[in-house]
Amino acid sequence: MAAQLTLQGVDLRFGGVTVLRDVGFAVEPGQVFGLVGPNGAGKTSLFNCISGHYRPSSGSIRIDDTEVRGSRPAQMAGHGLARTFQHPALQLRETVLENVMLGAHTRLPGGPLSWSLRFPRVTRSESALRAEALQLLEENGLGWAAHRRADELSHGLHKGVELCRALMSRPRLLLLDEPAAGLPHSEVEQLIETVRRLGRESDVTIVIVEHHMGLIAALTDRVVVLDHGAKLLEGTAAEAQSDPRVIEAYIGKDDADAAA
Ligand SMILES: Nc1ncnc2c1ncn2[C@@H]1O[C@H](COP(=O)(O)OP(=O)(O)OP(=O)(O)O)[C@@H](O)[C@H]1O
Repeated sequence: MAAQLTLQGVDLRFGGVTVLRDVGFAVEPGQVFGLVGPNGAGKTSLFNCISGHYRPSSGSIRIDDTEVRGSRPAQMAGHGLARTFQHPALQLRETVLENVMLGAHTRLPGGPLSWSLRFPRVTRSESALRAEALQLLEENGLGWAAHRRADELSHGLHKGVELCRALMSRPRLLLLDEPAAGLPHSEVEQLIETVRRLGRESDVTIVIVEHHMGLIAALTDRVVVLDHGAKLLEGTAAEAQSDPRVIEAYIGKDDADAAA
C-alpha cells in the first residue's frame, strides 16, 4: 500500500551551518508531491534525510506510523522507500538489465551466502526478477537497451534506467531528485507520461524535487517551497507560482519589485 510520509521539525546542521530549519509537512498515500525552491534551498539535503543518507540533527520523519529518522539507506528500503539521484550512479560496465535487477536485491530470498552459492530457490527467483526487469524496461521504452552496457547510453537514458532500478524494489514511497534535469523537451514530455502512469497504475506515493515548473504543474497534487532551508509555502503548484514570496525567493527582492 502507498506510504504516508510525515515530517515534523526537521533540522539539519553541518558544524555551524544550518542547512534545514524546522521543516514539516505531510504527504498523503498516493499523492504526487513537489519539493521546489531556488538553488541551495536544501531540497536534496531533505531528500538525503528522508532516504537515510543524512541524519537530521533533530525532528521526526515517519513512514506511516513508524519513526524512521536516523535509519540507514538499506533499512529505508525495508520501509518501502526507493529514490533516484540528481546524478544517476549506474554500474557503467554492467548491462542495463543487470543495473535494473540490482534494484531488486531486497526481494531475493536468503542472504549473500545463498546468493553466491546459487541455491535453486535463488536462481528461480532471479529468473522471475529478470523477466520483471525486462518488462519494466519495455514499459519505459528501454527494452531495446536491455543488453547494452550502461556506458553506451546517454545521460537521459541513464535517468530512465535509474528509475526502472528504483521501481524494481516495488516501492511504496518513491523520491525523484530532478528527474527532468538535462533532458530535452521531448523526453520531459515522456517523463511526465511515465510518472502519470505510475501514479495511476502503481500503489506508490511520489515526491519530486524539480526546477522544471512545467513538470511540477503537470504532475503534482501539492508542493512545498523551501528557501534557505526553511518552508516558505505549502499549496498547489499554481499557488506557489503566483505567490510574491516565492517569486522573490527565485529572482531576488529587487528584481521582484522591478517586475511588479
Ligand atoms: N554534506 C554537506 N556538508 C556541508 N554542507 C552541505 C552538505 N550537503 C549540503 N550542504 C549545503 O546545504 C545547502 C543546501 O544544499 P542542497 O544541495 O540540499 O540544495 P538544493 O536545494 O538541492 O540545491 P540545487 O537545486 O542546486 O540542487 C547548500 O548550501 C549546501 O552547500
